[in-house]
Amino acid sequence: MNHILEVKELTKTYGKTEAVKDVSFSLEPGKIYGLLGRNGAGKTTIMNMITARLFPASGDIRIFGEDPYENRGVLSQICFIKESQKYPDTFNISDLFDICSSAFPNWDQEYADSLIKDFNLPLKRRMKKLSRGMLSSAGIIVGLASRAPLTIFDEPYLGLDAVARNIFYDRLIEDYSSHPRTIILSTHLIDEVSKILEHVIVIDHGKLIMNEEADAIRGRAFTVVGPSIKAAEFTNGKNILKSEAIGGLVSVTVLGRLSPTERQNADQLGLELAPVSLQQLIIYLTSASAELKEEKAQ
Ligand SMILES: Nc1ncnc2c1ncn2[C@@H]1O[C@H](COP(=O)(O)OP(=O)(O)OP(=O)(O)O)[C@@H](O)[C@H]1O
Repeated sequence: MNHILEVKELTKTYGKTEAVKDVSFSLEPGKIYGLLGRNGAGKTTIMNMITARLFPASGDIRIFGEDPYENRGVLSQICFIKESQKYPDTFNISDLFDICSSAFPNWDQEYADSLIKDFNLPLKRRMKKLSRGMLSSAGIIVGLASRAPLTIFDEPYLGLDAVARNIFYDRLIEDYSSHPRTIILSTHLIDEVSKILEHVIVIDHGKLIMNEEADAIRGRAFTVVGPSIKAAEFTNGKNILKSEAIGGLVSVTVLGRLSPTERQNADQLGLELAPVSLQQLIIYLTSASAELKEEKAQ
């Protein structure tokens, strides 16, 4: 398998904070990845190391088989759209696009122009006079029109309303279908992006806790709702993520797949089964590990 990016045993510390701990993963060409996790999990630190903005304390990064540090050939193939990108005060969007057209070998000006219309952006207004949402739209346009073989969006839609976010998802999918490349999307809006992600990487407290195809994750957990005695009988011995009382019933979320026989059993016990969304699963997994940490510390 030819990998676009290979990260091996990556570690980064800031003073006493271990921001990234022994993280290894690889990315295939032509796939949309979600890099997910809670605030402070270490995602931005990883993205900064991948894009050669930050040196790891230890570990190895290969992009297109090469070391990315001070490697112009490799870095021109990467477009990194950051949450709060700073621009020179005198810049307007036309200036930004001029720079992009020389920085990115695959830059498509016609496509950028059409996106400007979609996002309703004023070309000549200075960047410092743009609203927060407009700045996010500008970043998204750069990310899409760069057509970089490795495009990274780190929380790209601060201040963007739901309509603009939907335009982003639609254009991303359309353009990705006609120009496949590797895309990393890091966001807290997991439910919104879960349909477009093909592979999910979850970081928690600096460690990689999930690295799986999105299809494989769907169905990895389920919720069972019903009378508490029946639910307890059904979930006995299973890996319970969360249990809560609702009215006279109980709702138990379980990590694991259900066999057809188990589905039948649940039905016979009068229990209702429901799938768990990717966002919900990640919330359960990351808060479960936080609880475990707290227990160990006590
Ligand atoms: N420059 C820095 N100096 C010291 N500590 C830092 C620095 N940058 C990040 N950290 C710490 O490293 C850890 C990981 O931060 P990072 O920004 O990578 O997380 P994140 O997953 O991107 O979070 P968020 O989703 O909130 O952006 C956090 O504990 C953070 O406080």
